[in-house]
Amino acid sequence: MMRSKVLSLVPRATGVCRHMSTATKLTTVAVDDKTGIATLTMNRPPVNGLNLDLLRDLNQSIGEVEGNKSRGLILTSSNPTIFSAGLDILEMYKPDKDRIREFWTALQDVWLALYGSSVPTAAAINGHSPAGGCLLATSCEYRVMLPKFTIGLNETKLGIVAPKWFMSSFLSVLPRREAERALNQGRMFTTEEALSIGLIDEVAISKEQALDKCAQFIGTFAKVNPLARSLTKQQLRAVELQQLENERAQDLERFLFFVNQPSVQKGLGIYLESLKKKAKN
Ligand SMILES: CCCCCCCCCCCCC/C=C/C(=O)SCCNC(=O)CCNC(=O)[C@H](O)C(C)(C)COP(=O)(O)OP(=O)(O)OC[C@H]1O[C@@H](n2cnc3c(N)ncnc32)[C@H](O)[C@@H]1OP(=O)(O)O
Repeated sequence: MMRSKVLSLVPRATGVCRHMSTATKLTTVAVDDKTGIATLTMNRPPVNGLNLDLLRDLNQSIGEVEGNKSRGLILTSSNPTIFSAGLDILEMYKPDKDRIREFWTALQDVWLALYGSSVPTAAAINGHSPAGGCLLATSCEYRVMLPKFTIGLNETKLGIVAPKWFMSSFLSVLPRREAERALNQGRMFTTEEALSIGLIDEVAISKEQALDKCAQFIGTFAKVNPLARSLTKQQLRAVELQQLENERAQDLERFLFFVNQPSVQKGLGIYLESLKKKAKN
């Protein structure tokens, strides 16, 4: 039986209430009583764009899963065709100067929490997963994707640069040569291409099957000592995690400097327009 808990959206003590939405549920956590596995579902229409509110919710939900003795975490989306459209470009285009700091800090928090999670993690990628969506998926230990969608780090195509820690997640999954080429090209892979290159681990024909396959992956740790497994994972990921911990402030300033460049703002504006035009047609 599923014990489902919808998270309350209480601002973090350090957060600024002004920008917190809402009564909307942006993430839900459901723990399967039988397997002890938590499914964390993103639910921010229309495309699970990672804005400040969704990032804060994600961080809170990952924290809850860490705290509630779940045996693993599966990340997925309530949208039938989109896992996550990546960072909400509206947060970066003509940004409010305080909010954009909080936004980037929240993104750093989510990556540190997910990539460094002590429980086994898997992504059931039930839709498109560009850029920040791919970051979330590659921060997990295992990926199962549905056919006919796309995944990748397309930043260079948008005239922006994926930060080092985006690249770290990518490099933890792909051979360096493949990762380098894909990053430079800003390449989006179809499900089939992603499988052949190793960017995802399995293809499923439905979301249900994807969730099952993720649960099976997490089940492979059933007979492994949990402390030994989690310390091993954390040691393997320590260098990248520590690097961001050490450089958080510089990373934030680099992002602010870069995103506020007139040429970057112009590019983001054009890209947003093109997305809107496409949506209308
Ligand atoms: C020395 C250098 C040092 C550098 C240091 C680092 C500097 C750091 C720089 C910054 C780095 C930032 C890293 C960025 C990461 C990102 O994630 S950027 C976001 C990238 N995302 C995308 O490119 C995806 C864009 N969206 C799509 O391709 C499609 O929308 C979709 C996801 C495939 C879904 O398609 P479809 O179902 O057809 O929906 P649409 O009709 O296209 O969209 C519906 C509405 O949603 C809006 N929208 C879509 N994506 C976004 C988004 N990412 N942000 C904001 N809004 C989005 C779209 O405009 C539609 O809106 P409406 O017209 O209002 O309905």
